[in-house]
Amino acid sequence: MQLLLTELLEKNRKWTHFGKVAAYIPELMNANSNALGITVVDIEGNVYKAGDYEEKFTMQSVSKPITLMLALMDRGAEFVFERVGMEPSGDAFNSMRKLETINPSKPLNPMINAGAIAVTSLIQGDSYEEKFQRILELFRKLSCNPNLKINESVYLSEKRTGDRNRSMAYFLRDVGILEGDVESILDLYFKQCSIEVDCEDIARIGALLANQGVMLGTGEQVVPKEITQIAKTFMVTCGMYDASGEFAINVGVPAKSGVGGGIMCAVPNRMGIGVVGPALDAKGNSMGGLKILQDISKELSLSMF
Ligand SMILES: NC(=O)CC[C@H](N)C(=O)O
Repeated sequence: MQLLLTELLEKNRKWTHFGKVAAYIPELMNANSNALGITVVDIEGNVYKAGDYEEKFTMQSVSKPITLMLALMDRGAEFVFERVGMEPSGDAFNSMRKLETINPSKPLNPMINAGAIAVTSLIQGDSYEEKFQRILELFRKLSCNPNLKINESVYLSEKRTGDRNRSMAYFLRDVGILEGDVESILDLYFKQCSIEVDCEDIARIGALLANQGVMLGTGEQVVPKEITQIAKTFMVTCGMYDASGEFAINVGVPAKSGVGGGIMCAVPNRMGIGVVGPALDAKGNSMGGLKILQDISKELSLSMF
């Protein structure tokens, strides 16, 4: 396994030159566009690493299935899905064009920005600070990393420039999907996106999802099985934005990408995989990450289909 990872990583490193780091959040331009790293955590708890697996990156959209699980634990599925849909959008992650044309007017799914902002607004807590602490605590628990924290510069950079998300959030309050202070909700969302991780952190979260919500080692049921099933299903249908169909064909496992360059995979009953490669393709997915996952899936017959 170790040999295979190293070999596939070096084989696919060239792809990083064909992508570009995200620029619409200015601070993300400082990411190392040549980096490519991977960590696998299998269900037995074995850990394998290759390449630039120590590279730090911010969760960005990789955070979306995790806050979805917290909102589902806090509010129940009925309440959550009254406010956000279950269908792929076929549009870019930050698109807002369908918000006004669909009826009832609610974001199509929790993996696009509009849906994720709506989900984040549902997290319980007496104050926004408490809500954020609850989000951070869950991320720390699932990743088995008590030291996770936000990258302040990335957070401030998105807060300063995130006008597209801001406009969607105000629209969502107008149509009654969001309640409360829009700026505080956005602040919470920007903070969740700015949580800084490495490949192993997201591989461990992927492994917990792959293991039906049960923590490896301790056997603790951290997230109810049905909720992990919902999260994984969204990862299959919408996790790679408007490239989810292609990814399902080429790789065939539940996965979530983010514009920080991360991709988190949960291979049911087998393993969690964390990949980093900040050079992105036109749809915002890690260029090198996609290629290495495609190879690993073939070599290890990971596709669920
Ligand atoms: N696709 C992403 O990773 C998007 C996350 C980013 N924070 C945004 O809201 O635009």
